[in-house]
Amino acid sequence: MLSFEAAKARLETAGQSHVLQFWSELSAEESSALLEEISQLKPEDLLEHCRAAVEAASRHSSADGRLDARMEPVPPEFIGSVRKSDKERLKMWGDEGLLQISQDRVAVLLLAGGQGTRLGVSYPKGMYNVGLPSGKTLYQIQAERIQKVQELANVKHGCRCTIPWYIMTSEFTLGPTEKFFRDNEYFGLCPANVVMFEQRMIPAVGFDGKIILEKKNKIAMAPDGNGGLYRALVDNKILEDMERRGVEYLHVYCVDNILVKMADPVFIGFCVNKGADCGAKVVDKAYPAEPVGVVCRVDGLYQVIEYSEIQPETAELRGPGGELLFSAGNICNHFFTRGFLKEVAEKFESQLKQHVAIKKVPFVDGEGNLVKPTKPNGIKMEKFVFDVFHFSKKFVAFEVLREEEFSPLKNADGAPLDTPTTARRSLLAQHYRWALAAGGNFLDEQDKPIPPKHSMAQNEDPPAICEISPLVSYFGEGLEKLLKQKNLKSPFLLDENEAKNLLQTT
Ligand SMILES: CC(=O)N[C@H]1[C@@H](OP(=O)(O)OP(=O)(O)OC[C@H]2O[C@@H](n3ccc(=O)[nH]c3=O)[C@H](O)[C@@H]2O)O[C@H](CO)[C@@H](O)[C@@H]1O
Repeated sequence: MLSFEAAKARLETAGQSHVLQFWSELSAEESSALLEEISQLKPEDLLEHCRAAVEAASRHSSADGRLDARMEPVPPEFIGSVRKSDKERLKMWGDEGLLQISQDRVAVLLLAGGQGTRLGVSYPKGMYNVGLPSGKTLYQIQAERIQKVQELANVKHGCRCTIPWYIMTSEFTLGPTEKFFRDNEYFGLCPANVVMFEQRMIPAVGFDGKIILEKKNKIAMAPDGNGGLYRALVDNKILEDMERRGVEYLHVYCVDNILVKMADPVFIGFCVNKGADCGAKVVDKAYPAEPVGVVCRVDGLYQVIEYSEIQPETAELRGPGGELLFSAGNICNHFFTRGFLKEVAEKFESQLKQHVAIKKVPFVDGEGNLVKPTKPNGIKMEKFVFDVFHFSKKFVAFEVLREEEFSPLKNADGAPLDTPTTARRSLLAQHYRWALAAGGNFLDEQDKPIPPKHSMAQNEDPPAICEISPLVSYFGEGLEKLLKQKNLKSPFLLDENEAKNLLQTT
């Protein structure tokens, strides 16, 4: 471990000597934790990080860095679309995706290093249970979707394929995520195919360029953003692991979308068919201020402009038909070839833009008292996963249906949108639609028929409660043989056992 003298010299070089101001008050254990933290920071990187943070923060409040004037929408002919494509085409893409999956060429990569501050839970978001009848957490739903899509490829191609699941965590989420998976026996997946790795943490910096101390012996650190992925892939030799397994295509996604289609064969097949090295799923933005990034072009190159960085006037611009001009909402579902990821990690990572967030960061004052600031006092720097799009040689966007694919969990109940209630409702509404389409009839608790409702408003609960396990159906397939002309008593939970029972009564 670093000695006190070496740590002192390191911090002096970086202009951060104040980090040791409470040294004489620390216990042996506390001081070694601080030395350990300092040993992770290279003085030249630290100096540059603090300088860049202050500079970026001053630019943040000025209009200079804004890209609004240079933004153009993605031309419609560059967007594939579920809505505008016929059944044959969708089937062709889906078949291509399943073929790639069957040959072990597809993996999924979950970005799960975020802190879930808006949701207000102290544990990783993937462990959240939104209150479905089954009580499943987001992680369990995702694990079961992986199993099911593997099974679909196995049945179609007579193989035993694997979709490895890479999970990027951070110092905040690694321990609890690992424990949760172990305690739940990896939800039936083989542990060797669930690869967790950790992204880096970087210090929060005050407006004076000094690192913030959150305890007398602890620097306020935060994960380096979901664009920290590219460094983490190298740090943890993940690209080598992918190469060893023969993985060529990655579906990268964020943890909180309850409707996420893991390794979606249609999306994978679309991207492979177009020869893309990089792709993004988008949905039509619901309203101008919706907190989603927009996929667009800036100076002819594809890019996402994050919702926190677009001007309201730009977000509100409309086209000739009254539609939003910048309507391609990013749902944080990306496609990358392994070759593209390797190129980015080796050549472009250092060029990724640093985004600035000005935050209230709790700190210890000169007397060592913990202060919870009422005004923002700290600069956090983050890289974004989508900032690699403009290095792509062939980028594609793929528009999907919001009600089938996007319902994120961002806020605690009480907020108007993106809460546990809205996530639960979206999933149950989807499963209700699938059951109706398969020919099921719902009954209430007194065995009276519940009249079917074929169209529902977004904030409307379905008239019957129906949850379908991903182990039974991935995107609504295979339900007719189970549900056609069956009376289903609400609340109806279709898990593997119920599916067996229903088959026997056919
Ligand atoms: C930068 C980014 O992608 N922004 C997208 C993200 O916004 P949003 O602001 O919602 O992004 P979050 O903070 O939820 O992070 C997205 C994902 O990245 C992970 N994460 C975050 C920070 C970090 O250091 N490490 C890490 O792994 C989170 O755990 C989460 O799975 O989702 C929206 C859709 O829901 C999109 O419209 C936004 O364009």
